[in-house]
Amino acid sequence: MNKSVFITGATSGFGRAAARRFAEAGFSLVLTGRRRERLEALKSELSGKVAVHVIELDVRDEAAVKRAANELPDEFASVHVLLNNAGLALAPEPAQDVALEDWHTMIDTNVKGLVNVTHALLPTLIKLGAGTSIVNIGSTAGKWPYKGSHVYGATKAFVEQFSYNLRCDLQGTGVRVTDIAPGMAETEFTLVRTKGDQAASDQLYGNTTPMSAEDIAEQMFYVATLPAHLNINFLEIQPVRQVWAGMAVDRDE
Ligand SMILES: NC(=O)C1=CN([C@@H]2O[C@H](COP(=O)(O)OP(=O)(O)OC[C@H]3O[C@@H](n4cnc5c(N)ncnc54)[C@H](OP(=O)(O)O)[C@@H]3O)[C@@H](O)[C@H]2O)C=CC1
Ligand SMILES: O=CCS(=O)(=O)O
Repeated sequence: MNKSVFITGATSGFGRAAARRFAEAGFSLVLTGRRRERLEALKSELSGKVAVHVIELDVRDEAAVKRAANELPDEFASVHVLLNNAGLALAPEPAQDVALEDWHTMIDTNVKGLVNVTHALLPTLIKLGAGTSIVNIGSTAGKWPYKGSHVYGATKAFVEQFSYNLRCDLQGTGVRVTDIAPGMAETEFTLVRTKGDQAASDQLYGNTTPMSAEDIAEQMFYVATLPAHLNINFLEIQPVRQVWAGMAVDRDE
């Protein structure tokens, strides 16, 4: 049976680029996301190369996630790689100005959604054993604080620690776990974060050299296709032109 990769958030950015990268290597694709028309477009693009199964799926919907995992057609049931990529940041303003609903959406998607999908696919990965991989997409925001990151960064800190803790429990099963923590990459991420402000997105990525979705897809593919005895625990990657900011000091006028 052909190896398949199960990708959450395949309709845009890293997830879509990963679909293309894994297709190049002959993996069967299980592509998921909420926007069906984008899933169908990607399927049309790639199904000449590899088998493609699309599932309109909101990772926050626990029952739907379970169904998606349990009802994979035979051709796609051999999930060797789970790419837990679906996620978002919202509300770049200071914590004290943010609507609680936006915090809940980030937690429900980046934490609970990722946990839902992991829980649903763990039995399959364990059954297949050595050489299988869970690749979780964290962020530099999970380690490095900055203004406006509040709950987003905290959800990505969860992803890092959950990845390490999974490694401990999965010892002996052969299943690998990696947290990839990217810095600034140009995708629809900022458009989503600013609720559609294209100018803000263009400004953030303008006059510099951000990473591309393809840069991150290449890292996803790399960690998931290493020899079966190797596990990259954490892979932090940034554009050369991005570094940490200094400490901020509050001063009297
Ligand atoms: N771009 C960046 O600078 C960085 C991004 N990241 C992380 O990378 C991951 C991918 O983001 P990126 O590609 O940049 O952004 P995009 O906005 O381009 O893609 C996000 C993807 O997540 C999916 N998604 C969001 N919410 C849900 C949901 N509830 N259920 C299912 N799918 C969902 C979207 O699909 P749909 O809307 O169709 O459901 C979309 O395919 C995210 O986890 C993000 O936090 C980490 C570090 C840096
Ligand atoms: O996760 C995304 C990178 S950043 O916007 O927090 O720097």
